Amino acid sequence: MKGVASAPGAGTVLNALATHTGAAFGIDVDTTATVDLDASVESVTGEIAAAPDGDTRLIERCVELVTERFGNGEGGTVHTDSEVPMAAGLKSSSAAANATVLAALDALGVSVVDPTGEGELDGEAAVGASDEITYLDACRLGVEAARDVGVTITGAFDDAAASMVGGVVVTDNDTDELLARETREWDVLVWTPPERAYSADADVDRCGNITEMAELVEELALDGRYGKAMTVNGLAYSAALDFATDPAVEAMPHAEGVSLSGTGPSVVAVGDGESLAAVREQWAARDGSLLETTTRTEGARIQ
Ligand SMILES: Nc1ncnc2c1ncn2[C@@H]1O[C@H](COP(=O)(O)OP(=O)(O)O)[C@@H](O)[C@H]1O
Ligand SMILES: O=C(O)C1=C[C@@H](OP(=O)(O)O)[C@@H](O)[C@H](O)C1
Repeated sequence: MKGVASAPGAGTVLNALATHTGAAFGIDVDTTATVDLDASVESVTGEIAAAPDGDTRLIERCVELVTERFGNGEGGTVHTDSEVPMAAGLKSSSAAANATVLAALDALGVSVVDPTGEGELDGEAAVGASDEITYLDACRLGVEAARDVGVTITGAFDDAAASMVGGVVVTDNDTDELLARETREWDVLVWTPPERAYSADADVDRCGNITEMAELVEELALDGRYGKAMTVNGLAYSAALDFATDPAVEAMPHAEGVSLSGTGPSVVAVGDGESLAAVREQWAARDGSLLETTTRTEGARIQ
């Protein structure tokens, strides 16, 4: 019983560490998961391409949760292949979890419905059938797995939802509820410095000091002013988490929005391609790597 699915990474509009309300948008870089289930095996063994020593507990737990709920606790293997750099703030964990959950559901022949989450926003009841699940409920299984293995602070439903349903989302990470979803067609420029920052290691206490700024960012985001929201978020969280603000200041005259993504270290600018070319010229002088991509309106998909 084999299943294959892919899910995109995401960039931050509002980091949820201060208030547990977050906002993020899908970007056009993918993680693909392949799940092979075997009823004669009890445990799940994970493997991450290009990171043989990487931590596979998240993807293993995702498969376990799916086979416990929708199968008979089958074991097997899960393999991920990713374009999303790990622990760089671009939501590699959400992309890996979503792709894995969908691949495991695919392997079990469960149908997955409501790919944009609009049904839930319109107040339609979640599906009750035992062989059907919504994309957002599948996403919640991945968030449960992330909480179980400790790779997240709030559960990061904001990042997981952006990856699962695409577009720009605002979420409550305490109730795992989708508060808003819109689409934006932006070019996206990402600068990723050489270092890595695991979310689980972030200084959450310092983030508490910027609660009022996070509330302001939430107001802007719920008003659809995502670019401005992002820029304010970036200034506040860069200060709280001790990242330099120079890359954002360089981008501000050109970009529609620019922010530290998640708990860093990547910085993400959005806008039109021509304006971002000016940002690219400035950021090219920095150590690390540059990625040019776009926003993703379509989220995760079974292949
Ligand atoms: N391609 C992948 N396959 C399996 N697990 C992954 C993959 N990418 C990330 N992870 C998991 O997510 C963790 C990193 O999560 P986190 O620090 O939140 O980074 P990010 O901001 O990129 O999501 C890794 O330690 C690993 O457990
Ligand atoms: O673990 C968490 O609860 C979160 C981690 C952060 O993202 P990264 O994983 O990209 O650092 C942040 O953006 C998100 O709102 C909440």
